[in-house]
Amino acid sequence: MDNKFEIKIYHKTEEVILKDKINVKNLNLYYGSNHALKNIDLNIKEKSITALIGPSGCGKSTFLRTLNRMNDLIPEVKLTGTIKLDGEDIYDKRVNTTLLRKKVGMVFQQPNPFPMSIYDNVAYGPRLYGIKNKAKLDEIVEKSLRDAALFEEVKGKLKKPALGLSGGQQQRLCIARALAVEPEVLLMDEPTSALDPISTLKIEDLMLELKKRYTLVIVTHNMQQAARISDYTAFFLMGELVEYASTDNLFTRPSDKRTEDYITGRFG
Ligand SMILES: Nc1ncnc2c1ncn2[C@@H]1O[C@H](COP(=O)(O)OP(=O)(O)OP(=O)(O)O)[C@@H](O)[C@H]1O
Repeated sequence: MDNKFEIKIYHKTEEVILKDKINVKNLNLYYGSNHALKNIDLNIKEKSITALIGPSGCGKSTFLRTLNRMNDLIPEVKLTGTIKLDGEDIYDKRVNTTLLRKKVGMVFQQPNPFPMSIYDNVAYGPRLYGIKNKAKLDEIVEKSLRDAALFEEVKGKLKKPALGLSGGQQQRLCIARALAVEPEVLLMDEPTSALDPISTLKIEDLMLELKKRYTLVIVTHNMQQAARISDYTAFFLMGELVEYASTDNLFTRPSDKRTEDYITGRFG
């Protein structure tokens, strides 16, 4: 599919110097004897969108989950190397993973609202972190829903079950839920792959809005999506990071033959 080289690229972060938000150094991850991530070095820029692409099983989701220690929950995982968030090692023994995951939020492929009201879904995190004041919670819920571009659609039915929303609305609700605890980084694992094209575009527009304030890292199987919205792209293959570059460069002037083969559809 040679036309992938002609994808129009727009909405990019203007040429400004962005600071590193996350520094990954010599990262290796093993599931038992399966060496799933191999010597990964990658610096993720703040207030931008970094897309992780690559064929199925290459380690994209595994890598994403290392960024807020979600892999800690999986038995038999061994990890070496360092990941620093704002210069601090997130794998240091003293790190409180609950606070880490507050800072580094996550949105999954399947929208997964809790079986409770729209309001309670968004208020869940703030309540967990001790906010009880009703007026304060109301304010957080409204702001988070507005920031997730959902408020106008749900403002008359905040007490209705979240599971009554459409798939696209549920995904925006999950984004609102993630935003409600004021994260700095949002990890998104194929956030639009279960959605129709219109809902997908809404979420993509939302991501472009969110990157003004947050650092976004997304896993996507959709190369057009990576090219449309991301500023940086990392191409993984069999647990290795083959190439990392600005999205424009990676899609128009890949420096590695394997990247070129992948983005032109020759494998994967
Ligand atoms: N929970 C797990 N336990 C054991 N092995 C796992 C686990 N999750 C992933 N793996 C293995 O790690 C490797 C990388 O998988 P991962 O899901 O990270 O790839 P991916 O690029 O995200 O794939 P996909 O695009 O299909 O989601 C694969 O060999 C996979 O089988």
